[in-house]
Amino acid sequence: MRLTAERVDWTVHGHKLLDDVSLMVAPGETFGLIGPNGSGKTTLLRVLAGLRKPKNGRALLDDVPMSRMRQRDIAQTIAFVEQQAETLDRITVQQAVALGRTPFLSPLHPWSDQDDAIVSRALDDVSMRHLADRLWHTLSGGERQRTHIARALAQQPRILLLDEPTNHLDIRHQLSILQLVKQLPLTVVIALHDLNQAMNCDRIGVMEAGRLVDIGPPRQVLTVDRLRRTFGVYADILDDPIDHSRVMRFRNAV
Ligand SMILES: Nc1ncnc2c1ncn2[C@@H]1O[C@H](COP(=O)(O)OP(=O)(O)OP(=O)(O)O)[C@@H](O)[C@H]1O
Repeated sequence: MRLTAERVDWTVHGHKLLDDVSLMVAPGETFGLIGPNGSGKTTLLRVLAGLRKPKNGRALLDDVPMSRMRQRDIAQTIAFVEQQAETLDRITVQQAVALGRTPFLSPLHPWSDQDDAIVSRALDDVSMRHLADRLWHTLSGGERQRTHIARALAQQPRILLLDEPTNHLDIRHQLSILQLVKQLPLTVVIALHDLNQAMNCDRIGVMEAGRLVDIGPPRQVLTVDRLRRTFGVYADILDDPIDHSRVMRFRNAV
């Protein structure tokens, strides 16, 4: 499914948090959003998730403006893993993941064995099955993050939006979650601070003070000049002799 932002502005108290942002993410594409702190990545993800309705510009799913869609239809299509997700006190991991099935339940479609199977699969995908009965408030930061990702997977979305999904994860879980996300036959938009991880996206977009200043394949976008101008760091870009992938080595702040 295609996800589009068309000339989106978002202003709070006279500050433009998004300034004329246009973006089209193709079906099945993994699109990385990068940019310094406060550049507007979360704000843009919230617009793309249909949680914020811009006064100027619009977000579309395929050709349908999200402002015309029912919230339930959006929830059956898009899953969003937010950076600071709500605390779910006194519920177990299993119950937290089961919340991902909510948009599909109704009196005519009550909870079924199929929902159980989907929840089990999602727990397996993020290696959380062994903690399925643990209470949420006893989990570590990384375990909570994996539970949130499992909840999003249980939603079986066609579009997955992830806001820095790896920031609490140890290196093994960072790699396994990113590999999983890349393999899924979904349209994915993922905000990342780790620019070396962003190299694995199909395309990336660079946010700077609310504007999307560059879009393209990672090798084209992540240049020494871009790292200096947008991120304020001097870096070298090295060629890995094993697989000829690009590796950024950050030297010092400008
Ligand atoms: N409700 C609000 N009122 C005022 N300013 C806000 C509000 N929400 C966000 N901002 C500001 O908008 C800017 C963009 O915030 P946003 O969270 O989208 O950035 P980000 O790129 O995701 O940052 P980070 O990398 O730190 O997570 C920031 O300067 C933030 O302080």
